[in-house]
Amino acid sequence: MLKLHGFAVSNYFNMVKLALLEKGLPFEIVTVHGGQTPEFLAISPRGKVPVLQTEQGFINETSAILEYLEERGEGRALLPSEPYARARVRALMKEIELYLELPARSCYPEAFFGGKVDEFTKAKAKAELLAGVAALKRHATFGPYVAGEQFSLADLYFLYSVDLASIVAKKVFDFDLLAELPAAKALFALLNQNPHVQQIAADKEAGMAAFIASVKARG
Ligand SMILES: N[C@@H](CCC(=O)N[C@@H](CS)C(=O)NCC(=O)O)C(=O)O
Repeated sequence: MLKLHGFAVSNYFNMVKLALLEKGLPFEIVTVHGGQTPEFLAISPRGKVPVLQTEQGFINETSAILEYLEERGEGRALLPSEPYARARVRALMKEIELYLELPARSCYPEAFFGGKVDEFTKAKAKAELLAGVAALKRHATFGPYVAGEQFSLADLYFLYSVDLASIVAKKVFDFDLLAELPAAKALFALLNQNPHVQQIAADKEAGMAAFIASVKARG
């Protein structure tokens, strides 16, 4: 059976978990917070989660795992069948990750962990978030899903990246990232009605204390 290594607070882990749940594939969870031990680096070269354990071996990097699950062809498809439409979903995934998730992540210490981020990093992150959300507004359809009528891999990136980017914008910069994107707010409301999304949110809540303890232990 497939085993998903990671932890319930990780947004990338939750993208893969939601894909597995939406596809209806059986899987087990192996809770691990990532890290630089030789044992973990042997299955995840940069020490990050998620990692998917398959019959053949381990796969790291969320987008590679999601593509692998699509190519297995089991369960509900989360990419359109037509090549141009598939490419558009992939572009949206990448845009959300590069231009929203990663700039927001540079401010996570201040937004979530009581730390301080230097002014240069913050100014860069703010400019990137504004450009990233403008790109999302130009490219996404929100009809009602990110890429159109069908729930797709782009919605996984949206759900578990843009939520955190919005919190960073509010807490660190005091602005509403989605102020000019009411359709994105409507999509969050829609996605949050999904029982799998609700289950993942409950699991995240339950795993929060252990995660905070692991962050403090690492210093
Ligand atoms: N590029 C990676 C990023 C994954 C990532 O940033 N994972 C975080 C958790 S959300 C992690 O493993 N952090 C633990 C660490 O860096 O030690 C992917 O797409 O899977």
